[in-house]
Amino acid sequence: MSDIWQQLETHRSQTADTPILSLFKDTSRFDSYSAETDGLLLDFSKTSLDAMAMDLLVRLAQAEGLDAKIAAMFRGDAINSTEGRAVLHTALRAQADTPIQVDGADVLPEIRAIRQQMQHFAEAVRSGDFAAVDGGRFTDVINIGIGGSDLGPAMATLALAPYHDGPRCHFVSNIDGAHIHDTLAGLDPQRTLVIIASKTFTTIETMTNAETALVWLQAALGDKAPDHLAAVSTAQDKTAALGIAPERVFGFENWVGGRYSLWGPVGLPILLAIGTENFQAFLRGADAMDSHFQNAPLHQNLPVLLGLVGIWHNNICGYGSRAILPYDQHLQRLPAYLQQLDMESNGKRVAQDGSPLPRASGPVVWGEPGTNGQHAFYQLLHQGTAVVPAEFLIAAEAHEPELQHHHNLLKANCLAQSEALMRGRSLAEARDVAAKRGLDGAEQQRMAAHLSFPGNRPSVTIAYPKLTPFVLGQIIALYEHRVFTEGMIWGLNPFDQWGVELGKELAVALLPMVEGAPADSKDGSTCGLLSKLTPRPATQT
Ligand SMILES: O=P(O)(O)OC[C@H]1O[C@](O)(CO)[C@@H](O)[C@@H]1O
Repeated sequence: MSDIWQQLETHRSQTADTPILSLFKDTSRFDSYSAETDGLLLDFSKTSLDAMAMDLLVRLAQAEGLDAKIAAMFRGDAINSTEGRAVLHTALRAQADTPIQVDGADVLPEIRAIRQQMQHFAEAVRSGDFAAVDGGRFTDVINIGIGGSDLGPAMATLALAPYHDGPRCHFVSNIDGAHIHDTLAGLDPQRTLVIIASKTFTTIETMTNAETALVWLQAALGDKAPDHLAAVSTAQDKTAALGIAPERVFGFENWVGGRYSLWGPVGLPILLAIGTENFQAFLRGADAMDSHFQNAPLHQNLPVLLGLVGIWHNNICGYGSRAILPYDQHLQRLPAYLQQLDMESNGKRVAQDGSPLPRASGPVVWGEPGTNGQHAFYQLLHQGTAVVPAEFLIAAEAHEPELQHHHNLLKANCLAQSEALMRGRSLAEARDVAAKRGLDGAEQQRMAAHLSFPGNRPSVTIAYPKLTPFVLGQIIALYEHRVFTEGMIWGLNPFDQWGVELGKELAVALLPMVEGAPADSKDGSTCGLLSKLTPRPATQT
């Protein structure tokens, strides 16, 4: 294994000066360095990968036993070793009836029963059969949750806005009172259904926001307030304490991680927004990607290829972040969603056995939709000192046929950006530009340095026919399995998140100090900030 890493590094050092553009002398490069499944295309030809690098990367995946690890996940093995759990978000969208066993029992019947319960409830809310306390229809739904209990449904509900024919959906996540205050201010409690979504039902943000929402409902509905509540949780004992009727509690098991949970009950807002048929198409899209991930050979396997591109850029080229750039306004929350999916999964520094990782793991993930990002941070992408591999997403067809000109401009901009990143502009070309601006001599020379672009900056493009529910399912599953591929090659556990615990514990301990208790156990900075934020006598140790 270390031998393959070594060979990759040597190969990179020998080829680092080869311009990506020059690789297109091979006229079949686009065909050789792209792959497609069910109409979804991954183009990775605008990277420095060549045949030798691809061969080594595929061998690396094989040497890490990726095929066997994929099979173990889908089979329901307890691969989340630090929490002793299976990882079966894929079972939530499985279309086949092949049993999936956890602790000797097939989980599919339970998954399907709960999906039935969700669909029945969602359709009843959408039709008005499940009515508000006054007998009227629910016009608005607030989902209260955070992290995986917020980002997935919030992202997907926006992404599928053209299919939205159910009640309006609002998402409250932040503990900052401004979030729930501003959301409630625009709503009528008589017309509003509140979903409390928390896998554990202990998360302080969600529980605090839920209590505030309950008080708001009680002011209008009195003791009937719980009739406007539903819950999504694995902790069904705790939901009863809030008075939520069991038929409006949607459970799931601990083998679904929070950031992988939008395919089941956490996806209830999506189902309420777009209805059963569209939600099922969303699941089918993800299931189609699951089958592809399990069955396609590694060198034609989209999630594996996307993962290997990530390994190449991160570990071999040393690029420590990646930008997610959807040229699709409906995917405006995809970068935020992928931040949790990727960074909470692969932001680890030890291997499964606890030993330090020998090389860099998850990169920093960030981004914004195009073309907005072009007018914000693309300056750095093109001319900054850091190289940031870009990941573009673009649809062949938009949902606004009457605005075709907009979509043509969007596509032209997307293609222009990946071309500009790769091609750059040489000093000689920049001098010509300066000359055309009427500059000569030293001034032409000086400005050419500013007007030139280094180029040779890599990108991948994910192209799809149209952002339908099926395609959204494919895209999210593609990224889930990319994160898995990378995590397995790094040898870490992508399914735990111990790194979020310490801050939570310290916040609990700090609350009394924020409320005035002595802060004598704290460092000087914390004491100073406490007395600035909450004026009070604070003693420093
Ligand atoms: O659904 P819960 O249990 O409220 O957790 C919310 C989020 O908090 C985290 O545990 C991190 O703080 C995420 O992994 C999770 O998605």
